Amino acid sequence: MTDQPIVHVRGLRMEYSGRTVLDGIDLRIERGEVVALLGPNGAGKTTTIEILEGFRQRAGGEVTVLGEDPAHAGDAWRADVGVVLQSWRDHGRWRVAQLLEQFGALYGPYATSDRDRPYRAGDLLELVGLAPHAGAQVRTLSGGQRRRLDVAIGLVGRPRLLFLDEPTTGFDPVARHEFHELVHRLSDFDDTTVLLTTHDLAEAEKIAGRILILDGGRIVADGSAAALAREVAGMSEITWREDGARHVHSAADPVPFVRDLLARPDTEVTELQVRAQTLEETYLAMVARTESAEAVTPVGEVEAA
Ligand SMILES: Nc1ncnc2c1ncn2[C@@H]1O[C@H](COP(=O)(O)OP(=O)(O)OP(=O)(O)O)[C@@H](O)[C@H]1O
Repeated sequence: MTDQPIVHVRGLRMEYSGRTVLDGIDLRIERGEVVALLGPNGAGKTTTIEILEGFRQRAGGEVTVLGEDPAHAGDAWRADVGVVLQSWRDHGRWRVAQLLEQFGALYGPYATSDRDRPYRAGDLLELVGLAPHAGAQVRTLSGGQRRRLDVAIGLVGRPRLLFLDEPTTGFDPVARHEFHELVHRLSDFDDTTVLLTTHDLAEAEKIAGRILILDGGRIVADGSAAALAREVAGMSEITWREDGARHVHSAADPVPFVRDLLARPDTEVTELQVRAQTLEETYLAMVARTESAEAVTPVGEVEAA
């Protein structure tokens, strides 16, 4: 199954009490990818990943995750999937290492020749930066430390596919940076595919090779941060200093402009900087575009009074 996508979704639909939340989603994630799912509050990100995790029944469409339909997959499949939910409060009196060992024991029977299971609790605590707290009771951890433990629990079975729902909420900048390194390590060296949701666009840009934007029940964008910026015709800003004066120029493609600038005879250009459109600017433009499309009342429908 090496050439099979890790996640393959066609026409996924979901509704709650007759209200459509996902309106035909197509999605394909290849082995080893790190993909970020973005979208406004209530867009359906958690619903989507809960369906992929097998925790929620869909209303329609085809879903294959690691070669199986999550709605009917068994324990061996579940052992391949790691999950970090948005929040859960439990096990307050347990000690950190002891909790990981307990969870880890569930995965022992699912070790394979290419996947040693579970992670040793000590190694995992080292990996997520919780080693000094191995003997602490869970209830004594700070919010960010608790979140690191959530990530460790998601990883303890050494999953092939890891779902992370807003994993870095409450992380300080150092913890956030360490977490980004961890995700890179998982995809580069541990053959782990990662799908995460986040509201932190800088984070998505930093760790995800591909960004999906979910809005109005559909995926409205799919590509690298740079590709999405090109799609909304983002402009790059070029600034430089010349003969003591500061100059600014905007261009869709900065390369020809910079080449001409530097080729000019008798000019000394210093402090040259090119700033590409950020993912935040791209995201805001894309979501605004969907919202203005939705603002049009469809023909034949009457607006509620
Ligand atoms: N169990 C449920 N019953 C009814 N409606 C639900 C349920 N779960 C989610 N919804 C609704 O479905 C929509 C999508 O919710 P979901 O939690 O998937 O969005 P999200 O993109 O993850 O949001 P956020 O960014 O706020 O976490 C929202 O309007 C929400 O109110």
